[in-house]
Amino acid sequence: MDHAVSDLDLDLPAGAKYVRNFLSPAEEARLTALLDQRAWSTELKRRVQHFGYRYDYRARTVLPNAFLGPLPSWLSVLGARLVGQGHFTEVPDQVIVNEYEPAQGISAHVDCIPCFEDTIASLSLLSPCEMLFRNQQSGERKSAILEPCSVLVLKGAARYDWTHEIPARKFDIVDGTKIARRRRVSLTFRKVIENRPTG
Ligand SMILES: O=C(O)CCC(=O)C(=O)O
Ligand SMILES: [Fe+2]
Repeated sequence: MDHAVSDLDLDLPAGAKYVRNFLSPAEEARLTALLDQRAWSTELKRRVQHFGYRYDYRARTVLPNAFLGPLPSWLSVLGARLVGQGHFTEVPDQVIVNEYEPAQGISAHVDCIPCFEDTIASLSLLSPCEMLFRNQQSGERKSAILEPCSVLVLKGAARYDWTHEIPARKFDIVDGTKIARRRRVSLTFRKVIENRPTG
């Protein structure tokens, strides 16, 4: 039963929202195929693709010359769906695709505050995995299993006061059961702040 667990049962920080079945399995397969037709960047341990604006990992910012062009239509329709469902007020114009093989993760971070507007939305493909949240003041921890085809929206406190991370593991514990990770691909949608500091 897809909707058996309500959001109230999820251990998410305030300002986070979990949306199941944002994509159909057919859309998931099509999106994965489109991404795999394109070149993956190997500048990090995990492979990535950038759309809209390139994020500079060394400078940890979106540099002034980073514009790559508008999002391709197959991504902008998903941006429009996020707006249509009320998650974004402005159409997202930047997407980072991350690929995680089993035992790959992403370390604890807050997405660049001067680069991106309030809302961050991560769409998951292919494999479930656990995302961990840590409150930067109190150290409190929360976590959620992100399922394929779901979207996690971070705003407000979840966006600014908590770090998020994906532990680099081969297995997650889901409802007491050890589940092997498979290849996971995520697409994170953001809106770049206009007139952002160039520093
Ligand atoms: O893979 C994810 O769901 C999260 C990715 C992420 O946190 C990021 O790109 O900033
Ligand atoms: Fe992030």
